[in-house]
Amino acid sequence: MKDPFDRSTEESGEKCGKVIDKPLVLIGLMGVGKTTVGRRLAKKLNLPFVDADEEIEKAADLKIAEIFERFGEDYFRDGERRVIARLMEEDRQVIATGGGAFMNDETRELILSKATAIWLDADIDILVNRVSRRDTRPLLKNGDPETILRDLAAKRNPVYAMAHHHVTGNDAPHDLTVNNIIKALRK
Ligand SMILES: Nc1ncnc2c1ncn2[C@@H]1O[C@H](COP(=O)(O)OP(=O)(O)O)[C@@H](O)[C@H]1O
Ligand SMILES: O=C(O)C1=C[C@@H](OP(=O)(O)O)[C@@H](O)[C@H](O)C1
Ligand SMILES: [Mg+2]
Repeated sequence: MKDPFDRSTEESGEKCGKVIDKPLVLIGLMGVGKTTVGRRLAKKLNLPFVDADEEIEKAADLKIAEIFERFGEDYFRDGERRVIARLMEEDRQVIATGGGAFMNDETRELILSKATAIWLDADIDILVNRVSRRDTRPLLKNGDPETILRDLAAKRNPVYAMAHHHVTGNDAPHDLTVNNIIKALRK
């Protein structure tokens, strides 16, 4: 039998359904590429793509930065937990989470039990370079982004390591990272 992952995009959703019967959830630090790589992974596997941050923005009718400013981080985290719980009800889709989602105990347990979690990773220098191009991330506004990202990595990496798969993206082209994720999923 042919490897289902090698089929054309058109066919692969059907065929991968046999292999991918749970949501694929991308986790990892800000700027690592969860949103952009996740979208391409979904396209390649012919699965729907959902960005949890976008869902939160739609639900609140506010940008992430505005939610943080007006209601605070705890309010955002609660909305994030509820949105991800809803997304876990769907079987086959690719979900990009915001970098802090997996740190919430309830959210993490839900993801680990209902989905396949993929930790997308990259060197901090690369992340600093990327996130400095946009200032939409509220957690990076109150200090030096490099220091903040290093502190977050120290706290979060041991937790991210609980994911089912660990893929290092670094500066690899998006499509190569997508292929590396698919390879990891096959194992
Ligand atoms: N090789 C690469 N892999 C992933 N993202 C990259 C890469 N090169 C540049 N980027 C850029 O990094 C930025 C952050 O990506 P994004 O998907 O928003 O990350 P996240 O959702 O993890 O915060 C985007 O502008 C993306 O295009
Ligand atoms: O790491 C975090 O705590 C956050 C990451 C962001 O998403 P990305 O990881 O997609 O940038 C967004 O959810 C929010 O700004 C908080
Ligand atoms: Mg994102």
